Amino acid sequence: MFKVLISDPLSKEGIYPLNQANHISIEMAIDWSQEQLEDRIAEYDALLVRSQTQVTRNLIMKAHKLKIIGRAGVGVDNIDLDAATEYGIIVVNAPNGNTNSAAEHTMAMIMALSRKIPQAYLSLKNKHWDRKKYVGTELKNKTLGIIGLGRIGAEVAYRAKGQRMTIIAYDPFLTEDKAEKMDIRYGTVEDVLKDADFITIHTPLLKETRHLLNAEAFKLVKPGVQIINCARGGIIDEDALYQAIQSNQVAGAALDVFEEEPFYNNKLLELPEVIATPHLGASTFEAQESVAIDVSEDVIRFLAGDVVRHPVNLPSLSKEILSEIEPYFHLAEKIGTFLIHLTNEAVEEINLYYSGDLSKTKIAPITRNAVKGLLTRHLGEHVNDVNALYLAEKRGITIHENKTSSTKGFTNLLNVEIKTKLEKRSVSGTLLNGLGPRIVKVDHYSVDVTPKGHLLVIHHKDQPGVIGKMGSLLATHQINIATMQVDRADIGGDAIMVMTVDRHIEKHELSAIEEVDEIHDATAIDL
Ligand SMILES: NC(=O)c1ccc[n+]([C@@H]2O[C@H](COP(=O)([O-])OP(=O)(O)OC[C@H]3O[C@@H](n4cnc5c(N)ncnc54)[C@H](O)[C@@H]3O)[C@@H](O)[C@H]2O)c1
Ligand SMILES: O=C(O)[C@H](O)COP(=O)(O)O
Repeated sequence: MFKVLISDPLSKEGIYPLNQANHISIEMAIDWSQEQLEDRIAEYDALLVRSQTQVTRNLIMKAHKLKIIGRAGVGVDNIDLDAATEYGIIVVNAPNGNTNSAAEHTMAMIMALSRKIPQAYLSLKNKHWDRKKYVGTELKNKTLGIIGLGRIGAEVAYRAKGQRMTIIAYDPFLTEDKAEKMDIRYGTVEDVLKDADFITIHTPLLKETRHLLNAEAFKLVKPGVQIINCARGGIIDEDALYQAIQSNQVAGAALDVFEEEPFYNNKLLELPEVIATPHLGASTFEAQESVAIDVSEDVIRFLAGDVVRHPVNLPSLSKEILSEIEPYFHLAEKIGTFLIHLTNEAVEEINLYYSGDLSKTKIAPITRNAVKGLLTRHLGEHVNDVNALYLAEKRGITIHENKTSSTKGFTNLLNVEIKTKLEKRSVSGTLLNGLGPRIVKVDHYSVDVTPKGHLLVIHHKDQPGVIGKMGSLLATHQINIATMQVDRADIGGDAIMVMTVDRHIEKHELSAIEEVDEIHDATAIDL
């Protein structure tokens, strides 16, 4: 039974899939303090949050069983992603479910701001009939500057065109071509700041976007500009915005998000030019149901050992690419496990050579699995494809991926090579159509081994009688040989034997094998 903890309010209908899964139990922690969370987090396999729960490194370090963190929404700035990756915890989010809701909220804010609706409403509530004070600005023929033209930014552009606004946008991934197709003007951040009558922000909160709108930026804007932020607090420097409004450089602002949330006192709200909502961009029934379904389904998939749809700390793959490369994950991991048993030295470099069909596909996830296989022998079961590359990098191991055209007669071939201070070892494998994975080369020796079960790898001198000696020695230890492959460099030179045997071979049995004169070394590998 897997235990899932939900620490922010999620839609009841949205978590229905989790409720229905019979191997999953759910516990609610909506009112728990951070201390309570830290005290109890070790009991849970999955944690589901929105933007309120702070998933800090401290919390993650205490989450000994945690396998997955699901964010029912887009922004993951409340989750310490580095710590999650380091501890092998996958983070998934729901990037599409609240796009429409956030775009509609942004439009509502632009309109409320331009027509001073909240201020006029408040005045009426206070029994004033004041028409002069609340003269607004039309949107038609005004320029809307969009910073961040991703999912929400693009939806806002589409809607603002319906209001007959001209759009200018900046996004590092926006090209002039794409802008032309969307019928919007392509500009730099400076262009947006200088030319827009309204500026709306739709970027994530990152190191590069923190205080993107600061005192310097407000010096560049058109006097009288109006600012909208339904993305993340922290993208706007709130002190600078306060000053810019006080000096009339900025005419007004509509804010859904703040540098500190939740808050009960923010000096920006003392300004009549500022209208605000308490982070409601995603708060519609439709969006909440949709994001909760998306993360619930990913959690169920992950706990069942299936591939998730919206990973944040792993590259996401389309269904088509995944079905093409998934069979290689197993092969890559087995090659890694086989290879690491061939050395007792510290690995300094890993080189992966992808050829044949493999040279035409996405290789990064396959590399993760090979590295996972390589690291698990010494680092244990906590290595997974989330943290494999991170753990390798932390240990100073460099990884190089190469695509080559030489297929050596195979339709697909993965060759993994490790370098230590003293040696270079390598193992190659292929996926045989209908027959599954095969190890086909160990260093320069050709073999044909199914990477499964208990293997015995022996380096020996190519001499009559060695194979016989091995057979009888294993028989005296009651070790049955299932398959055997032999190859040699030259007649009478160095040779290799790779056997599949019916049980794990103990250390003292390996020592007995190594006492045979012609045997250089013997290695047991359990795959
Ligand atoms: N208020 C809410 O309740 C609410 C709801 C949903 C999303 N959000 C927030 O809205 C923001 C956008 O969400 P989205 O789903 O559109 O994300 P998205 O990833 O689809 O789009 C973000 C865009 O920002 C761009 N970007 C990154 N750095 C930039 C920079 N320095 N300058 C300009 N553009 C930059 C990216 O290239 C990307 O196109 C996020 O911060 C998200 O957390 C808020
Ligand atoms: O990033 C998001 O998805 C939004 O900010 C929504 O946050 P919420 O789930 O806390 O409403």
